[in-house]
Amino acid sequence: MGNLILVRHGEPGLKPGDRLSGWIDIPLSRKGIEEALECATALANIEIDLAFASNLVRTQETLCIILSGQKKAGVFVHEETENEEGPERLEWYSYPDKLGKDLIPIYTTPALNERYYGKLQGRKKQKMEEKYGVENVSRWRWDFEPGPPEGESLKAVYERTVPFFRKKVMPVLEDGKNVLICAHQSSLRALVKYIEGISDEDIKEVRFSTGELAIYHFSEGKLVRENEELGPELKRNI
Ligand SMILES: O=C(O)[C@@H](CO)OP(=O)(O)O
Repeated sequence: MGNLILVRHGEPGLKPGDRLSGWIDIPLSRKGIEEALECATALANIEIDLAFASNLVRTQETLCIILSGQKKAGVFVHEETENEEGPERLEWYSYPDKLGKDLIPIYTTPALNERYYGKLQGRKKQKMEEKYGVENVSRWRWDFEPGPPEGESLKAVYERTVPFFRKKVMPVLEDGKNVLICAHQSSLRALVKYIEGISDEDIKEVRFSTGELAIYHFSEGKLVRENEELGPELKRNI
């Protein structure tokens, strides 16, 4: 059985504490790049066989920086077109079965995207607290449900992230591959809720700081967290 490494992207240009980025596509800040480089060093001795990122550039940039610390190079995979009746099926070299053994296939998916923040998307957290109240903004950000007005709850993120994880990631872990997933605050909290069996109530306390790693190995058929336990004592996120 393989190891699973989860990592939240490095700090984006719009600091998570200032604005709620959601699906707004923001590159990493200098600090975010430094955080990704620290992750590359921390993971240099773990051979990564496969990697996943969201469709947002902050996770893809983080992932590429982390993989720069590996012996093998990461290559973005372009899956075969679903539409067999298309005018022609182009044979991309980056089809997973074509990639050489000395490359790390990187899959991107919207299933791992940060939540859509609806009316709060891209807005200053403080302004939203003034408008809707600190309590409401906190509940929308950290509770399992409800989510922000016209946005996704953590439950909604869970319902798109976990099925992807079970279908695309678990089989390769069970096949002995080491997998790295670079995602976002909400999509990682959804995955940790599923992997660690955390209740709808207790998930409120689980947070990932930018550049934070969660490393799991299999024990008696279950994924067990290796580094510090996630939970209330975790660094409070800004
Ligand atoms: O969208 C955001 O602002 C933050 C916090 O929710 O998420 P992430 O930085 O992990 O994408």
